[in-house]
Amino acid sequence: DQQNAFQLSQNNEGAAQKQWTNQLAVTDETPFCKMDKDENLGPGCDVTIAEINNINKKIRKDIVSLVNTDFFKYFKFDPFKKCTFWENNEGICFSRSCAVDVVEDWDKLPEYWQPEVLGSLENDSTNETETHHTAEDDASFLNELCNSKNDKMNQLESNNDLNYYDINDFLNEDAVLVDLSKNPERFTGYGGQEAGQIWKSIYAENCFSSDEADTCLAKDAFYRIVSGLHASIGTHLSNDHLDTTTGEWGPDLDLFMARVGNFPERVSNVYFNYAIVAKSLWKIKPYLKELDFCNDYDNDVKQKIINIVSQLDSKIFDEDLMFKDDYDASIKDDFRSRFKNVTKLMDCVHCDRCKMWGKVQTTGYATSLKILFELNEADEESKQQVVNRLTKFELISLLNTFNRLSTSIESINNFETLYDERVNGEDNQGAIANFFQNNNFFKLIEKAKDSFIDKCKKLNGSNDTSENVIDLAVEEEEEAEESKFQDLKMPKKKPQQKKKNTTQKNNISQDSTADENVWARAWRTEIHNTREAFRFIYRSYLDLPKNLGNMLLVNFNKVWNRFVGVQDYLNEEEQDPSVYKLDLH
Ligand SMILES: Cc1cc2nc3c(=O)[nH]c(=O)nc-3n(C[C@H](O)[C@H](O)[C@H](O)COP(=O)(O)OP(=O)(O)OC[C@H]3O[C@@H](n4cnc5c(N)ncnc54)[C@H](O)[C@@H]3O)c2cc1C
Repeated sequence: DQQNAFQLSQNNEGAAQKQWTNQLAVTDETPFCKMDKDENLGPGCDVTIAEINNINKKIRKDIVSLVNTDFFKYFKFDPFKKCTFWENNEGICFSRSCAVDVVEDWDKLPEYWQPEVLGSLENDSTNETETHHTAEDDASFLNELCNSKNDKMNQLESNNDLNYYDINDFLNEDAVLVDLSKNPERFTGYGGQEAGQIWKSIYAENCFSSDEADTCLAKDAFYRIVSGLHASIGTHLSNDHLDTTTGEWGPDLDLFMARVGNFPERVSNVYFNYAIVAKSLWKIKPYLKELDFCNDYDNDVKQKIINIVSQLDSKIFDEDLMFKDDYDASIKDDFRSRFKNVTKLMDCVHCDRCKMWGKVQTTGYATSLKILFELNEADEESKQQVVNRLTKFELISLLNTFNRLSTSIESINNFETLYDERVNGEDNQGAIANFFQNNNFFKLIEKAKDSFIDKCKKLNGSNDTSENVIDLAVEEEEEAEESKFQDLKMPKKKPQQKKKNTTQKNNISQDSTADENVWARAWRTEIHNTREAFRFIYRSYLDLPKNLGNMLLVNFNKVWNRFVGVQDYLNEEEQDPSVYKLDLH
């Protein structure tokens, strides 16, 4: 079903892109404007888009600064790992921006990232280089960093089953350490058949062996995670896109619309992923608080983590809806091994930078899933198995993935503003109010939610009574929504008058009456313009001394700077003399 959805979405995409271009050029009607920020995100998530936007605003500063700390900005991955899914994986990315600058200058790294420190574990592989450290070395980042005594280091193999990614990724001899902050995720030029094939294979992993009702939520969640990752990448590459004509990097609204904005389900999936990762962080909140970074390490890191997790709420995602009984255990195994394949598929990506961010994020999601589905707080053994054994790379990828999603959400909101400016340009001022009033953009989310319920229904048969999967009430609601959203198109352009200052508002409302004498209106306009011209001359005389004073000060500052030998810090172009702004009609 998900495969069909993917195929269908591919078929529709060309048409949608074409439609989008035409729509923007000709009319302001587009599906981008139909989301409701106050609707819940979908089954399992008792949170709205608006609430997530709010949370994100609160944590944004801390998460950005957290991932730029020395501890969180380094990631280890093996760019040379063989793709095990098909032969002849020789695709080449021609773009310079595909390249990753790996850390070669080890001397400049902080001490705790030096190979010998990384290797200094209690298993006594102290004088080994980083490439030789063993699986156990990574089993607890606390031990590595702080040389604290960990009495029991269980065999990592026993933990293997609980992992949703391939732990060997971090143990490979060829793995390199990369500074993520120096290799931002952005447009790389990677695409075409190679990238398409990888996405196709990723979605193909969502073919669970059973089509029973119980697999429904699992399938949906799997699909949403993958699609949310895909949409998040699409958002980043549109937000940090190279304009090849000007050579400048910046947001490309058309590209965002074509890849993400025009597909409400995709936007919704980014929010869904945010909810998943946020919930996993919430779940390990008590343990995160106890993280004992080395004393010589930046104490702020712990405070930042605490600030972030304290903004999160348990209701954001209910992982208990999935995998409830013994039968579900086998679905969970299936889910785990399929997600592991997704992480392994990253080895087939040809563009190194894409591969690296792909690894970071798939490992981040894998860690989230492990925390959500394998950690039972009531069971001491599962705590030992999951939390006590979190590796530093899991923690790094988890928080970097959260930051990727947080950035996506910020970008989506920025794109909303850009979109609004474009569509509701000068000649459509009235639509702006309408747009915000209805939160139109986010009403599309609602439709996305419906589509999941649809899929569940198809899988389950329409008579399914499972309360957690489909509620009959939802069906009625759905029909009601159907008619409710029929009108959710961007409002047609209405002839609007230009924005004017309050003193003129009364005149204007009189001006706009249909039967007004055109000569009277012209007369009033002339009077207004003449008054404006006089006001301009008068204000110019008033402002002259101030402007001359400023000019003198700036020039004196320049001469002084030259005299004392410092660089000019005042930008002449930014000097803004006081000038009265004319309001001519
Ligand atoms: C792991 C990975 C990481 C990447 N990282 C980067 C990067 O950092 N920078 C960069 O510039 N490029 C990156 N790419 C490439 C990028 O994702 C696109 O593949 C590329 O830009 C070509 O896009 P496209 O429009 O041809 O369709 P693709 O994005 O390749 O998508 C293929 C098809 O999937 C369907 N689809 C698209 N999005 C979704 C969605 N969210 N949910 C469901 N279905 C969807 C559509 O039908 C589409 O035609 C990466 C690719 C991969 C596989």
